[in-house]
Amino acid sequence: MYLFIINSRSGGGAGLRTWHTVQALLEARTVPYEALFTRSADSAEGQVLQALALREDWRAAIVIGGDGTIHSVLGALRRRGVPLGVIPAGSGNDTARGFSIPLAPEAALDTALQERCLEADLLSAAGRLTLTAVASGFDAQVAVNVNGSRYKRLCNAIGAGRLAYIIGILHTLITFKPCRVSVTCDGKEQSFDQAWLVSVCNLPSYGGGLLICPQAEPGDGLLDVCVVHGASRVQLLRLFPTVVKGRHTKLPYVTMLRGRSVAVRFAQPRHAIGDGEALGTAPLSVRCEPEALRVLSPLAAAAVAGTTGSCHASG
Ligand SMILES: Nc1ncnc2c1ncn2[C@@H]1O[C@H](COP(=O)(O)OP(=O)(O)OP(=O)(O)O)[C@@H](O)[C@H]1O
Repeated sequence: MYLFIINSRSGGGAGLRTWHTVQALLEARTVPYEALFTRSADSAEGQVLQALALREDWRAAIVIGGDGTIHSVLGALRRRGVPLGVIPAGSGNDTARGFSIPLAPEAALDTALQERCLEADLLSAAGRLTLTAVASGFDAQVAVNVNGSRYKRLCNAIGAGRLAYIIGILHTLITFKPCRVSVTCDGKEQSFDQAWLVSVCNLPSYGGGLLICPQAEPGDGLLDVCVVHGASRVQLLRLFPTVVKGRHTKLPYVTMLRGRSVAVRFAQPRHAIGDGEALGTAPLSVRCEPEALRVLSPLAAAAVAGTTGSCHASG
């Protein structure tokens, strides 16, 4: 039995449209399923836990939504054996990108039903679990601005979710002020002046495909960190096109770090986000929880033997 977790509102209504497509495919293929429409980010974990407790033969929990919807159910799936499948229906869809899950619904459904599993790490920060990245500073402020904006709804409505982030970057560039930050990676502290952002990544991209930590791998037990510091506004603006291809990492105002735990303390309050959802403005302590989540991904077939394989259903 497959559990489909649907956020009708994700991607400005793409969640519901995608579910209708997927439901027709499931009926045509006579795949056994149950559909769970989640009401909100806060109640989703409880709804999923309740559904999972009702039977023992779940083969997968397949989310139809964006990164925020996936974020809302991580607590229910962590170390539970039931693998996470993803049918992307958000504006950013960086979880799908990070696991090479196709963006088209039918191909994503095929991936979810193939039962090839990757053991992925989770990030633990601010009392929450995150799958893609915990970002603080400029880009968290971009997300806070975009999520509360009219242009996100408008862009989603015309199928241009990525455009909303580009508008958000320009909007935030005008108002944001960099400040000093201390970053402690596996006990080693470093300080950076005029810091714009600190991103702690499990997957290579966020913000709709921006490759902020291109070397990040979800199953390596390590956090990849990108610190942008000492750049002028013009340099920061010129950095964004390079992030699309992940070519920013060698720039003089970019420092890349890697470790198992990372503490981030800005000199002034700065927003943080996990999977694009707000984590508050307190200093951050981010810890890697190795192999805490099974993910249905085409990467599993190509990954190192012993860390991946067929999923075993469990309750
Ligand atoms: N499980 C859920 N059920 C209902 N609403 C949710 C759930 N999880 C999050 N939400 C709300 O729905 C909004 C949109 O969901 P989601 O983040 O998945 O899509 P998106 O913002 O369009 O895409 P992305 O996160 O990939 O950019 C979230 O910002 C949050 O307010």
